[in-house]
Amino acid sequence: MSSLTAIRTESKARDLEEKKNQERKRNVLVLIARYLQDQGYFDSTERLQDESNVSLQRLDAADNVDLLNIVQEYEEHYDMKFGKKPKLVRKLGGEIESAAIQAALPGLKANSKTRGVRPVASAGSGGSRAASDDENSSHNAEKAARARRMAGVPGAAMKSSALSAVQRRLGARDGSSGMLPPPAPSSTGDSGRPSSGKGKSKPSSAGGDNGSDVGAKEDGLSLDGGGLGLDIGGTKVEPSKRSDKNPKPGGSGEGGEDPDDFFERRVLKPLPDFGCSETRELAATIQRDIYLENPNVRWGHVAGLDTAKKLLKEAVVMPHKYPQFFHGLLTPWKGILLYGPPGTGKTMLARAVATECKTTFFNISASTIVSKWRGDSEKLVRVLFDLARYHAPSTIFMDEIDALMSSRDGAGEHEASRRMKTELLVQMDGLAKTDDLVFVLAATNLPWELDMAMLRRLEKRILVPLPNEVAREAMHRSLLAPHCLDEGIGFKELAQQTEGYSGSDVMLLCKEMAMRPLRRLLAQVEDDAGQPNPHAVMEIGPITAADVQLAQASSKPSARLLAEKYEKWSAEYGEDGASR
Ligand SMILES: Nc1ncnc2c1ncn2[C@@H]1O[C@H](COP(=O)(O)OP(=O)(O)OP(=O)(O)O)[C@@H](O)[C@H]1O
Repeated sequence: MSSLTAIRTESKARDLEEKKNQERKRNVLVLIARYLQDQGYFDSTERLQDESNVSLQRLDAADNVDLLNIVQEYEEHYDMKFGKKPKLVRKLGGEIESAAIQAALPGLKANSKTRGVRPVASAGSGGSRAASDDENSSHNAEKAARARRMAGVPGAAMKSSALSAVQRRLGARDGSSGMLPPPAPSSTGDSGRPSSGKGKSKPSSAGGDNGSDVGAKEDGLSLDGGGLGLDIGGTKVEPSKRSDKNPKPGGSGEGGEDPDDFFERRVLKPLPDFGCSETRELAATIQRDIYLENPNVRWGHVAGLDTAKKLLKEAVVMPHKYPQFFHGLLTPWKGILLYGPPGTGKTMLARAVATECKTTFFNISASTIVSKWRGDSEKLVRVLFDLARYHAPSTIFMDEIDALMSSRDGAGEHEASRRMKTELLVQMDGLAKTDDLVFVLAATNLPWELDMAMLRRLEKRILVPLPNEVAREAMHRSLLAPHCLDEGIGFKELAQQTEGYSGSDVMLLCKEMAMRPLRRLLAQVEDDAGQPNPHAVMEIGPITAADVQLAQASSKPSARLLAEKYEKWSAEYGEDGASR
């Protein structure tokens, strides 16, 4: 008798536990649905409600409860208990995992579509929910197994972590659990991180004390053998082992994704509901120009230009760090113009802003805004500023702004272009009158062509001049650091010999110097018929004084003659001509 009671009690306890579990699962789904809805992931919310049969019409998160709070409280609790932050999300790595996921997703996505799988039982069938949950997990396991097969990975070879990663990703893509941000916009012209070819060779003795870290990495000045398997400056470079740590934006899909990049990629809020599909399309166009990846240009990578850096920090970085100081008369600058000869680092400075400030960075070029459809450019400008406010704090970088905002006096100017310019001015005015954390950074080589009204709205106008001797020396040092130089070649002399060169000229000159020893090597690697030379010594020799001379003779400072014109304009309209 007593054993029957015990059995009943046990069974009751089990039922109760099961009920609690079901309640927990349902609550998690409600909280996720609420979170997605609040963040504006409307399609995902709908899909989740549809698949899970949880409806925010009938159940909602209790007052003052949301997922972020819960996560925060869990973190604090964990920290108090164990003295460290909990690890809630982990990076996925390994070729097997990503290959399996990449290979599996398209097929599986199509598959689940055709089958129209609804993982959770329909309304009112509470009793069948557990069964349906089981069905769901076995369904996921089946998907994962298929992922494995499609990726051609033998079951035993696939790590269990990879399996669960696939499961989790599949669940997220299907909307059945977890969440992924909206798909990252595809690659746009210049909007990504610059390629970072890393010179793999040992530092030369001459450049050993490389005090500056000027952006050799950003320059794509990678002379690491280009897949030839060469020994450059002492380090063997195997083509198959080369890894591009800085893939082009949007290149996540093809060629394998660096998990670090994926992890660091900015998660954007989904587009707001603009009400009409036309505006939504325009917004999607603009959104593609937002930097999702860190361009990885630090202030220290930009040689010289101290005044420009100081003002940019004051305008964008400090107001975010210390907002308490920036109000009233001290509201942050809303518009800055960088002007100066070509190749002096204006775009680099903008990238440094994007790297160093955690604002949403819109990299806008004239081609984004200028539309062949009349009226669209004007709307694009409006949507751009709306989006910037929506994603605030934001920085709108307009490169070559003269192409957008040249003077409006031209008699032959089209009405649509005029309206676009007026809209840009109106939007800039709007910024000045509000506390919106949106900042416009513009750059041009032709400041004298800018519309005067625009110039007035770009409150700070900073000359980005040709680099002075100290900056040129730092650039030479940094760019040539991975290469061997013959004794007697001094960076100071190299800097003195390049008076009038822009930063980009110096970069090209250094590249030419470094190419010369490589050319000598290449000439003996193969014979004229393209047959490899077995006796070739696969080592790049040092840069000689003759290489330097010949490279200098073949390079020309491109902007020397323009310098005076900028100084003159600067004296009239600029902020400070002493920004070298
Ligand atoms: N101050 C600098 N420090 C380090 N590198 C520089 C500097 N200025 C220019 N460079 C080099 O020149 C390249 C071109 O610079 P950048 O694109 O920033 O010039 P820019 O002023 O925007 O030119 P443009 O006006 O033609 O667009 C950079 O990628 C970098 O390699």
